[in-house]
Amino acid sequence: MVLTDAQTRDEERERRHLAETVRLLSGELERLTGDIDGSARAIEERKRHLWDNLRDMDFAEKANFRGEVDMSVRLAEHAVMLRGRIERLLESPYFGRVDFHRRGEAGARPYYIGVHNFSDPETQEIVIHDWRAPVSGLYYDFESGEAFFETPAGTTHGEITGKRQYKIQGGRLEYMFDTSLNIGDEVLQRELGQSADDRMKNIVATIQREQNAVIRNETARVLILQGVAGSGKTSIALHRVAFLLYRFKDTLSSDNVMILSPNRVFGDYIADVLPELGEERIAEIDVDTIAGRFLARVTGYEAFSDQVVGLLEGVEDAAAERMRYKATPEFVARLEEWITSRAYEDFTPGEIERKHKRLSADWVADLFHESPTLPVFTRLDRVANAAVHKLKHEVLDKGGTWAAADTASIRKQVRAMFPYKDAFAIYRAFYTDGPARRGLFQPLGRKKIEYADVFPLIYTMIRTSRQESYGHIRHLLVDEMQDYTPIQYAVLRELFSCTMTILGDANQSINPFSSSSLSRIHSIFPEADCLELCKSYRSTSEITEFAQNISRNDKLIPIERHGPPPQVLACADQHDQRARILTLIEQHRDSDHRSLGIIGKTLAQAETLYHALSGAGVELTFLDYDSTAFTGGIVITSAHIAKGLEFDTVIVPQVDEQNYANEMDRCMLYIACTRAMHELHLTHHGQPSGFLTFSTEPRSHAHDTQTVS
Ligand SMILES: Nc1ncnc2c1ncn2[C@@H]1O[C@H](COP(=O)(O)OP(=O)(O)OP(=O)(O)O)[C@@H](O)[C@H]1O
Repeated sequence: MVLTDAQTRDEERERRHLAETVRLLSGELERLTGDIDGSARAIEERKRHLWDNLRDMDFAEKANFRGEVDMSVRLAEHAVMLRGRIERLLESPYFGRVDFHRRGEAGARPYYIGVHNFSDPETQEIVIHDWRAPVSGLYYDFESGEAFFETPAGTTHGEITGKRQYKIQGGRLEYMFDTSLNIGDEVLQRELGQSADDRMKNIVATIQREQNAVIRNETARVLILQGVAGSGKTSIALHRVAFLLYRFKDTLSSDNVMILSPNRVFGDYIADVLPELGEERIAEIDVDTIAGRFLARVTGYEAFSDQVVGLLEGVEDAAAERMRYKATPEFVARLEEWITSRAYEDFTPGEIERKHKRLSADWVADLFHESPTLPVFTRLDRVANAAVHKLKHEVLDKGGTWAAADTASIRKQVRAMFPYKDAFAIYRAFYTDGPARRGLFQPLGRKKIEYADVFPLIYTMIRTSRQESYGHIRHLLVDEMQDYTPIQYAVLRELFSCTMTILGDANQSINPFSSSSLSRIHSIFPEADCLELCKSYRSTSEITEFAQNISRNDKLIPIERHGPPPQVLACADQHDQRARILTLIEQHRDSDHRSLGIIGKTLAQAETLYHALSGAGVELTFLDYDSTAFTGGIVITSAHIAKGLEFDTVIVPQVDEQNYANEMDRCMLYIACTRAMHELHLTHHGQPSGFLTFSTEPRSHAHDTQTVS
């Protein structure tokens, strides 16, 4: 590209500005390093002094001394955190600049935007603005011309006279673009065209306007985000957490944000994003962990992953019916009614008697009905405690004795007034109550319940006795929202009384019998703000179009980025299929791409192929439900585990008509294909799956696919 004189001068100015910023940052790095070394020495000396003089010091002196050491440690830790930020900034001080002419000021001023704030230590002038600062909203939300941003003090109006994007790596300017549009296409295209790193990376430099609206929504108590595959939902949710941590730093810290994630591999996959943005990682939880907390001592239960495995092997109509029934809002309403009415209908107050002292049935009834909002077993405990207290004092006042057996007897008498021993008994009785529900509770053995009963039982436990909640959590992220049923949301509501961001994609549901649509989730959280992301960024247009033919979403807008058309390889037999996969792996090794995902329908299929491929000398990692870490390179796993992940190249084996036949298989195939960023290959022997018929039709503009035999 030939630069004009003005452009050359401009670039010169930018290089000088960068050099000056790097100089300031380096100075700050040196100062902080000096401070940290000094603090470390001082702490060491103080500790030594404490040990040497321990005997001569009194308690107060020691406490004072320890307090001082603790304080120095905290200051040093803070300096280490600041140094980390400066180091990150030195790598890439800023990625954007917006020139803004505030109304009432003489001219425009440049605002450089990076991952953190940085001020000149001497002048205190802000040299780099944090991407989350109010003024940085200009960069994401406006083209050139009239613009404004909100601050706690009010709205600032003015005009954007220029916008520029930079790619700076290792402190060196690699390229820059002027753009009047919202985060220019060139930079976005370059970013999207890159190979996938081992883990998810931040997208702070290229956040799009509609994504920014999700990130910066401060007012929603519950925000529901429906986004098509690859629309950046997960990335956006993590940037939103970083934003909320910045915006509400006095009340919110990473310790009180939690993510409900589909599995631990996913947790590891996203683990770097917040640290890259200068925030601590957040705690993760999954549905099986919640189940374990409540049910470990109550009953055995089927895990979510076991349910998925079972569903993929084939499901009986009766089991499907049970799942469907327990996935409706009506089920939550009926169960709630059942639980509430037990206290009214089944509690029979009776007289309590011990050691010739009595409490009347009326006394019991009054006390029981005094606290109608408390869970029923808590009310029974209250009655028992009050009865023990009253009778014990009467007996002791008369000079008698009172033993543990007397207390136990009273508890037993009170419990006998209610026919259910525990929440599990109440839950079981729900199904024997009327003919309509008979047969809808089918345990998997003497002491194991189906996954579909896990959350209804937990709900019954929460509503019938006091349970510890996650009270310290102030914000909950729920990923893969479509996989949770109304009863699971009811449990989440009970356990987390905090603000929430709930995100997912109705097209990527795992269980066709119990997935939740956006409107259903909205009806559970009527107060929620609902936002939608329709643009898909992950895959090339060819891959997105291919996946659209498997499961169409008319709202999806593919990003204009091109690559080779997906290939459907017809193989002669199983042996040939493996040989073709080995050839594809070879081709991948010789390409510029880094990550390769081989995604089977089931884990068992993936495992068989894993053994065959590793037997043939391929180095690859098999991810199953016990895996905790995401690795780069070649990965083999199932579609369920690959959810949320992405790879440069994806191979989907065994796409034949038997293996991919029903609706659930369609979902798995869609999920597998949408994991691919740049290349997608499918292999089969025998007839291809009916979901691929479009690819065998004559080539048309609409589906750019290569069928190779
Ligand atoms: N504004 C953006 N700038 C650069 N890359 C982006 C942007 N938005 C999304 N991406 C990229 O698109 C890919 C998909 O993002 P992400 O995994 O967050 O999407 P998702 O909606 O959660 O996907 P899925 O539901 O299919 O798992 C990632 O590689 C992400 O970096």
